[in-house]
Amino acid sequence: MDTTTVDTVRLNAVRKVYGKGGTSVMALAGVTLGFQRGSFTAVMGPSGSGKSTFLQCAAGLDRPTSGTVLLDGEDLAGYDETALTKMRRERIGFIFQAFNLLPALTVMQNITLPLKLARRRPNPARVAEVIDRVGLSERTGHRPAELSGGQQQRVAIARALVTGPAVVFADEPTGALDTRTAREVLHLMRESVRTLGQTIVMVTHDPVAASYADRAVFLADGRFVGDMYNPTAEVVAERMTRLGAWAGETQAQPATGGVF
Ligand SMILES: Nc1ncnc2c1ncn2[C@@H]1O[C@H](COP(=O)(O)OP(=O)(O)OP(=O)(O)O)[C@@H](O)[C@H]1O
Repeated sequence: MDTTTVDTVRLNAVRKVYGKGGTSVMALAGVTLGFQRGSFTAVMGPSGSGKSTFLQCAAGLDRPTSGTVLLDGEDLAGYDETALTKMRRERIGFIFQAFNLLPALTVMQNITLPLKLARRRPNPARVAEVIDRVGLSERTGHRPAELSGGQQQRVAIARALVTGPAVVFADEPTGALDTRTAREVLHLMRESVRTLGQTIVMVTHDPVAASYADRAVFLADGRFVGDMYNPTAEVVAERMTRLGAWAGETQAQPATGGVF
Protein backbone atom coordinates (compact mmCIF):
# COMPACT_ATOMS: atom_id res chain seq x y z
CA MET A 1 0.00 0.00 0.00
CA ASP A 2 1.24 3.50 -0.77
CA THR A 3 1.33 4.89 2.76
CA THR A 4 2.33 8.36 1.63
CA THR A 5 -1.25 9.10 0.68
CA VAL A 6 -2.83 7.42 3.68
CA ASP A 7 -3.32 9.04 7.08
CA THR A 8 -1.08 7.42 9.68
CA VAL A 9 -4.06 7.26 12.02
CA ARG A 10 -7.65 7.58 10.88
CA LEU A 11 -10.92 7.30 12.79
CA ASN A 12 -14.12 6.88 10.82
CA ALA A 13 -17.44 7.51 12.58
CA VAL A 14 -16.07 6.19 15.88
CA ARG A 15 -18.65 5.81 18.64
CA LYS A 16 -17.86 4.58 22.10
CA VAL A 17 -20.60 3.81 24.60
CA TYR A 18 -19.69 2.81 28.15
CA GLY A 19 -22.20 0.69 30.05
CA LYS A 20 -25.65 -0.42 29.05
CA GLY A 21 -29.23 0.75 29.40
CA GLY A 22 -30.20 3.83 31.37
CA THR A 23 -26.73 4.37 32.86
CA SER A 24 -24.84 4.15 29.57
CA VAL A 25 -22.58 7.06 28.56
CA MET A 26 -21.82 7.99 24.98
CA ALA A 27 -18.18 9.08 25.32
CA LEU A 28 -17.61 9.39 21.55
CA ALA A 29 -20.57 10.16 19.34
CA GLY A 30 -19.24 9.48 15.84
CA VAL A 31 -15.79 11.01 15.46
CA THR A 32 -14.16 11.14 12.02
CA LEU A 33 -10.59 12.45 12.02
CA GLY A 34 -7.31 11.78 10.24
CA PHE A 35 -3.70 12.43 11.26
CA GLN A 36 -1.08 12.77 8.55
CA ARG A 37 2.40 11.30 8.71
CA GLY A 38 4.87 13.72 10.30
CA SER A 39 2.17 15.89 11.86
CA PHE A 40 1.95 17.05 15.48
CA THR A 41 -1.65 17.37 16.65
CA ALA A 42 -3.06 18.56 19.97
CA VAL A 43 -6.42 17.04 20.93
CA MET A 44 -8.32 19.46 23.14
CA GLY A 45 -11.70 19.84 24.75
CA PRO A 46 -13.45 20.39 28.06
CA SER A 47 -13.30 17.79 30.81
CA GLY A 48 -15.47 14.82 29.87
CA SER A 49 -15.46 15.71 26.15
CA GLY A 50 -14.00 12.32 25.24
CA LYS A 51 -10.28 13.02 24.83
CA SER A 52 -9.05 10.02 26.83
CA THR A 53 -11.58 7.74 25.21
CA PHE A 54 -10.48 9.03 21.82
CA LEU A 55 -6.85 8.25 22.66
CA GLN A 56 -7.69 4.78 23.99
CA CYS A 57 -9.57 3.92 20.80
CA ALA A 58 -7.04 5.51 18.43
CA ALA A 59 -4.16 3.65 20.10
CA GLY A 60 -5.88 0.27 20.04
CA LEU A 61 -6.09 0.16 23.86
CA ASP A 62 -9.87 -0.05 23.67
CA ARG A 63 -12.28 -0.99 20.91
CA PRO A 64 -14.93 1.39 19.56
CA THR A 65 -18.58 0.41 19.92
CA SER A 66 -18.92 1.16 16.21
CA GLY A 67 -16.86 2.81 13.49
CA THR A 68 -13.32 2.02 12.41
CA VAL A 69 -9.79 2.92 13.46
CA LEU A 70 -7.10 2.58 10.81
CA LEU A 71 -3.35 2.56 11.37
CA ASP A 72 -1.46 3.17 8.11
CA GLY A 73 -4.67 2.19 6.33
CA GLU A 74 -5.15 -1.08 8.23
CA ASP A 75 -8.37 -1.60 10.17
CA LEU A 76 -7.61 -2.51 13.79
CA ALA A 77 -10.94 -4.36 14.03
CA GLY A 78 -9.26 -7.23 12.21
CA TYR A 79 -6.71 -7.67 15.03
CA ASP A 80 -7.28 -10.06 17.92
CA GLU A 81 -5.92 -9.10 21.37
CA THR A 82 -2.51 -10.71 20.72
CA ALA A 83 -2.13 -8.91 17.41
CA LEU A 84 -3.23 -5.62 19.00
CA THR A 85 -0.62 -5.97 21.74
CA LYS A 86 2.05 -6.73 19.15
CA MET A 87 0.90 -3.80 17.02
CA ARG A 88 1.09 -1.41 20.01
CA ARG A 89 4.57 -2.62 20.95
CA GLU A 90 5.96 -2.34 17.47
CA ARG A 91 4.15 0.60 15.91
CA ILE A 92 2.97 2.90 18.68
CA GLY A 93 4.85 4.93 21.28
CA PHE A 94 3.22 6.23 24.47
CA ILE A 95 4.04 9.19 26.69
CA PHE A 96 2.01 9.63 29.90
CA GLN A 97 1.61 12.43 32.39
CA ALA A 98 3.05 10.26 35.17
CA PHE A 99 6.04 9.14 33.03
CA ASN A 100 5.34 5.43 33.83
CA LEU A 101 8.99 4.41 34.02
CA LEU A 102 10.03 1.20 35.73
CA PRO A 103 11.81 2.26 38.94
CA ALA A 104 14.13 -0.74 39.19
CA LEU A 105 15.50 -0.26 35.67
CA THR A 106 18.20 2.18 34.60
CA VAL A 107 17.59 4.92 32.05
CA MET A 108 19.15 2.74 29.34
CA GLN A 109 17.05 -0.29 30.36
CA ASN A 110 13.85 1.78 30.42
CA ILE A 111 14.55 3.24 27.01
CA THR A 112 15.35 -0.08 25.37
CA LEU A 113 12.51 -1.98 27.07
CA PRO A 114 10.10 -1.65 24.10
CA LEU A 115 12.75 -3.24 21.85
CA LYS A 116 13.13 -6.11 24.33
CA LEU A 117 9.37 -6.61 24.52
CA ALA A 118 9.18 -6.63 20.73
CA ARG A 119 12.12 -9.09 20.69
CA ARG A 120 14.10 -6.71 18.55
CA ARG A 121 17.85 -6.39 18.87
CA PRO A 122 18.66 -2.78 19.80
CA ASN A 123 20.48 -0.92 17.05
CA PRO A 124 23.22 0.74 19.16
CA ALA A 125 23.53 3.72 16.81
CA ARG A 126 19.77 4.38 16.87
CA VAL A 127 19.60 3.98 20.66
CA ALA A 128 22.58 6.33 21.13
CA GLU A 129 21.03 8.87 18.76
CA VAL A 130 17.71 8.88 20.59
CA ILE A 131 19.43 9.18 23.98
CA ASP A 132 21.60 12.00 22.69
CA ARG A 133 18.58 13.74 21.20
CA VAL A 134 16.85 13.86 24.59
CA GLY A 135 20.07 14.97 26.29
CA LEU A 136 20.51 11.98 28.59
CA SER A 137 23.84 10.57 27.41
CA GLU A 138 25.39 11.28 30.83
CA ARG A 139 22.56 9.63 32.73
CA THR A 140 22.11 6.21 31.13
CA GLY A 141 23.11 4.30 34.30
CA HIS A 142 20.81 6.27 36.62
CA ARG A 143 17.47 5.06 37.92
CA PRO A 144 14.31 7.17 37.56
CA ALA A 145 14.29 8.20 41.25
CA GLU A 146 17.67 9.86 40.70
CA LEU A 147 16.29 12.09 37.94
CA SER A 148 14.19 15.28 37.88
CA GLY A 149 10.64 15.17 36.54
CA GLY A 150 11.74 16.72 33.27
CA GLN A 151 14.54 14.20 32.90
CA GLN A 152 12.13 11.35 33.62
CA GLN A 153 9.78 12.61 30.93
CA ARG A 154 12.72 12.81 28.52
CA VAL A 155 13.44 9.13 29.27
CA ALA A 156 9.79 8.41 28.44
CA ILE A 157 10.11 10.35 25.17
CA ALA A 158 13.23 8.38 24.22
CA ARG A 159 11.41 5.15 25.11
CA ALA A 160 8.51 6.19 22.88
CA LEU A 161 10.80 7.05 19.95
CA VAL A 162 13.25 4.15 20.13
CA THR A 163 11.22 1.68 18.08
CA GLY A 164 10.66 4.22 15.30
CA PRO A 165 6.87 3.97 15.78
CA ALA A 166 4.28 5.01 13.22
CA VAL A 167 2.73 7.30 15.82
CA VAL A 168 3.36 8.52 19.35
CA PHE A 169 0.33 9.15 21.57
CA ALA A 170 0.96 11.54 24.45
CA ASP A 171 -1.57 11.98 27.26
CA GLU A 172 -1.06 15.30 29.09
CA PRO A 173 2.74 14.87 28.79
CA THR A 174 3.50 18.15 30.56
CA GLY A 175 0.76 17.92 33.21
CA ALA A 176 3.21 17.07 36.01
CA LEU A 177 5.96 19.49 34.99
CA ASP A 178 6.75 23.09 35.85
CA THR A 179 6.45 25.71 33.10
CA ARG A 180 10.09 25.81 32.06
CA THR A 181 10.51 22.03 32.04
CA ALA A 182 7.24 21.65 30.16
CA ARG A 183 8.58 23.99 27.49
CA GLU A 184 11.73 21.85 27.09
CA VAL A 185 9.70 18.65 26.78
CA LEU A 186 7.36 20.21 24.20
CA HIS A 187 10.32 21.53 22.26
CA LEU A 188 11.79 18.04 22.21
CA MET A 189 8.54 16.58 20.89
CA ARG A 190 8.37 19.32 18.25
CA GLU A 191 11.97 18.54 17.20
CA SER A 192 11.19 14.84 16.81
CA VAL A 193 8.44 15.80 14.39
CA ARG A 194 10.68 18.20 12.49
CA THR A 195 13.82 16.08 12.27
CA LEU A 196 12.55 12.48 12.41
CA GLY A 197 9.20 13.05 10.72
CA GLN A 198 7.57 11.53 13.80
CA THR A 199 3.75 11.63 13.92
CA ILE A 200 2.50 12.76 17.36
CA VAL A 201 -1.03 12.99 18.73
CA MET A 202 -1.12 14.73 22.12
CA VAL A 203 -4.09 15.09 24.44
CA THR A 204 -3.79 18.26 26.49
CA HIS A 205 -5.78 20.84 28.45
CA ASP A 206 -3.07 23.43 28.03
CA PRO A 207 -3.33 26.00 25.21
CA VAL A 208 0.39 26.73 25.49
CA ALA A 209 1.19 23.05 24.95
CA ALA A 210 -1.18 23.04 21.98
CA SER A 211 0.71 25.98 20.46
CA TYR A 212 3.68 23.64 19.89
CA ALA A 213 1.55 21.46 17.61
CA ASP A 214 0.84 22.02 13.89
CA ARG A 215 -2.84 21.56 14.47
CA ALA A 216 -5.31 21.60 17.32
CA VAL A 217 -8.50 19.55 17.08
CA PHE A 218 -11.40 20.20 19.43
CA LEU A 219 -13.81 17.72 20.96
CA ALA A 220 -16.99 18.62 22.83
CA ASP A 221 -19.59 16.15 24.10
CA GLY A 222 -17.89 13.31 22.25
CA ARG A 223 -17.94 15.08 18.90
CA PHE A 224 -15.28 16.68 16.72
CA VAL A 225 -16.27 20.35 16.66
CA GLY A 226 -13.46 21.96 14.69
CA ASP A 227 -9.73 22.36 14.26
CA MET A 228 -7.12 25.00 13.60
CA TYR A 229 -3.68 24.92 12.02
CA ASN A 230 -0.63 26.65 13.49
CA PRO A 231 -2.53 27.32 16.71
CA THR A 232 -1.47 30.07 19.06
CA ALA A 233 -2.10 29.78 22.79
CA GLU A 234 -4.38 32.83 22.76
CA VAL A 235 -6.63 31.59 19.97
CA VAL A 236 -6.79 28.09 21.48
CA ALA A 237 -7.63 29.50 24.91
CA GLU A 238 -10.38 31.61 23.40
CA ARG A 239 -11.80 28.57 21.62
CA MET A 240 -11.66 26.51 24.80
CA THR A 241 -13.41 29.27 26.70
CA ARG A 242 -16.18 29.30 24.11
CA LEU A 243 -16.50 25.52 24.56
CA GLY A 244 -17.01 26.18 28.26
CA ALA A 245 -13.78 24.43 29.17
CA TRP A 246 -13.01 26.46 32.26
CA ALA A 247 -16.48 27.14 33.52
CA GLY A 248 -16.54 26.69 37.28
CA GLU A 249 -12.80 26.20 37.58
CA THR A 250 -10.90 28.67 39.70
CA GLN A 251 -7.26 27.93 39.09
CA ALA A 252 -6.98 25.97 35.85
CA GLN A 253 -7.23 29.10 33.69
CA PRO A 254 -4.18 29.04 31.47
CA ALA A 255 -1.79 31.94 31.83
CA THR A 256 -1.76 32.76 28.16
CA GLY A 257 -0.19 36.13 28.83
CA GLY A 258 3.03 34.35 29.69
CA VAL A 259 3.38 32.41 26.48
CA PHE A 260 6.83 30.83 26.25
N1 LIG B 1 -14.81 3.43 31.82
C1 LIG B 1 -15.83 4.28 31.78
N2 LIG B 1 -17.06 3.91 32.17
C2 LIG B 1 -18.11 4.76 32.10
N3 LIG B 1 -18.01 6.03 31.65
C3 LIG B 1 -16.81 6.46 31.25
C4 LIG B 1 -15.65 5.63 31.30
N4 LIG B 1 -14.60 6.33 30.84
C5 LIG B 1 -15.07 7.55 30.54
N5 LIG B 1 -16.39 7.63 30.77
C6 LIG B 1 -17.27 8.80 30.52
O1 LIG B 1 -17.13 9.15 29.16
C7 LIG B 1 -17.09 10.56 29.00
C8 LIG B 1 -15.78 10.98 28.34
O2 LIG B 1 -14.72 10.71 29.22
P1 LIG B 1 -13.19 10.95 28.87
O3 LIG B 1 -12.37 10.48 30.03
O4 LIG B 1 -12.89 10.35 27.54
O5 LIG B 1 -13.14 12.55 28.75
P2 LIG B 1 -11.88 13.53 28.79
O6 LIG B 1 -12.15 14.58 27.78
O7 LIG B 1 -10.62 12.75 28.64
O8 LIG B 1 -11.97 14.13 30.24
P3 LIG B 1 -10.81 14.76 31.17
O9 LIG B 1 -10.30 15.96 30.44
O10 LIG B 1 -11.55 15.13 32.41
O11 LIG B 1 -9.78 13.70 31.38
C9 LIG B 1 -17.28 11.15 30.39
O12 LIG B 1 -18.64 11.43 30.56
C10 LIG B 1 -16.84 10.02 31.31
O13 LIG B 1 -17.49 10.10 32.54
